[in-house]
Amino acid sequence: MAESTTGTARIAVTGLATMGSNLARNLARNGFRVAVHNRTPARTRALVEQHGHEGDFVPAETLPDLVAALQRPRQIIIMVKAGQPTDAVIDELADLLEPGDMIIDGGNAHFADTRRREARLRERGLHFVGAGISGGEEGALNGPSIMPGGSAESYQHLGPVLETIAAKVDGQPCCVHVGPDGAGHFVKMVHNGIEYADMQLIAESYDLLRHVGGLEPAAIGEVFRTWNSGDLESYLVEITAEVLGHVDAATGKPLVDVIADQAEQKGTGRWTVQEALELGVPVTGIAEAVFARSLSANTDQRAAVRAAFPEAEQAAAKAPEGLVEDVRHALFASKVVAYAQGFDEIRAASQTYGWNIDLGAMATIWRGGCIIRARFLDRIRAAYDRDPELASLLVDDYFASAVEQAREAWRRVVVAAVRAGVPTPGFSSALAYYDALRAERLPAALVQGLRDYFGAHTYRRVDRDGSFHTLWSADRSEVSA
Ligand SMILES: NC(=O)C1=CN([C@@H]2O[C@H](COP(=O)(O)OP(=O)(O)OC[C@H]3O[C@@H](n4cnc5c(N)ncnc54)[C@H](OP(=O)(O)O)[C@@H]3O)[C@@H](O)[C@H]2O)C=CC1
Ligand SMILES: O=C(CO)[C@H](O)[C@H](O)COP(=O)(O)O
Repeated sequence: MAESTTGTARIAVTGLATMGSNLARNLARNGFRVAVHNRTPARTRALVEQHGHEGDFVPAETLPDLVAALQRPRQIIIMVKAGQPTDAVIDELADLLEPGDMIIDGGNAHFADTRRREARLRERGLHFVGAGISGGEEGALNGPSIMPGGSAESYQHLGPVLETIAAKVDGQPCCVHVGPDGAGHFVKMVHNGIEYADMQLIAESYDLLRHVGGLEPAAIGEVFRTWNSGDLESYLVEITAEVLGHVDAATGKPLVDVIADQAEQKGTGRWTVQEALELGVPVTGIAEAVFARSLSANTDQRAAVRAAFPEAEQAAAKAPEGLVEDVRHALFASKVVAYAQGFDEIRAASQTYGWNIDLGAMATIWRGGCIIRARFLDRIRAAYDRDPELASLLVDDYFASAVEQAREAWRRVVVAAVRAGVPTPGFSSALAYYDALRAERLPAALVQGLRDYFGAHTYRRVDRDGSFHTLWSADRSEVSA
């Protein structure tokens, strides 16, 4: 590093793979002098050689050089693999920094790790910000959605930089201080969980239109293109049209027919479900999406069961009239359920951890830059602005009326799928969730009776306070418990 650049960089990025290099370029393009470092220095050199003209980069071969390049208080963004690599980089940096300096982890860290790291670094006088960053390669370069946690004090210093490089919608940055310690990474985790649910619902729509409706991938791509100009307008619907319309150069077949049907996952969807189980929040749409990926990857089990049941119902099924429009309604209603469940999980975590998260603000910063950006996030923001204590998104006037209008079509789609043997766990579970929440009485009463029978677990009554037990193996009289 040249002597003249010592202590001059505004911010640093270490970890220059897909996300880190594009984030560094975004910072540089926005006028920040940015110090850059990667464990393997060839990446640092490649970044500066290929993109040095885009802004003011200070390359560093080592972490001590990176730290030396920065103005005080120092701000260093880590964009390396989540888990142990992130801990290794934090440990090395912490020994090089001074009280008041700040480490920002922009990777997909588990929020519990972020809470642990924040507490440990706070003891040393260092700020630690776990910042969820969404938008993939393109978003990191041109404006991601950023979900920073950490202290309010850290946001005062860091916020203006992050808000500058974030995506903008209606002039507002897609970045806001989410809440203390792990709040930012929690919200990013739920964002990814919703991303899983959204993609599963899109995939089910495609499957129905293909195997019940008889449409070819390119035609289904056109259907999605049309849908992208209405209530369903979103990045994922837009790129579905692109993927379905793409033809494989090697075979001349639709690309979707030559991609192996085994969905992979890095873990954020699974974490969302695990945390929802801990919090007692039913995120059935996200859970079905995670399980659908796991099922698709179990190729041996799939082959065995397919061999045992070779006859195909779908050949006998007839395309119901109006299927395309029905699927559009079912997709919209099921999406509303998935988002409602995700927001419920954020609210529950906010209460449990004392984060005080503004749900409307989360919808606001997801409107641009991120993978789940969608027109209807404006509606979600408006719903939580009207009533921050909303019992569920489903009861907001706009969503209640949209789901009401979609309801019959939604049921027809699930019936058609069941008849044709097309698996639609996302649509079916979303409809079951909606029906369960609306039910006057749930069969949970019988579950309680059974628990009392085999384990004397007691039950409450609808007509009296207290807990009760029936003496099942004696005279079956009831006693207060
Ligand atoms: N890709 C995406 O679309 C998104 C990714 N993220 C998250 O952002 C982070 C970065 O993602 P991405 O750019 O895809 O890169 P990867 O997750 O593939 O990580 C590669 C980077 O990590 C560095 N690294 C790995 N192990 C170590 C270690 N022990 N010590 C130091 N550095 C190490 C690599 O250095 P080297 O070159 O030396 O191997 C390289 O810079 C991850 O946490 C990811 O989950 C978040 C949103 C979207
Ligand atoms: O964070 C992201 C977008 O917001 C990543 O794209 C996400 O990690 C993809 O997850 P998976 O590989 O599990 O589908």
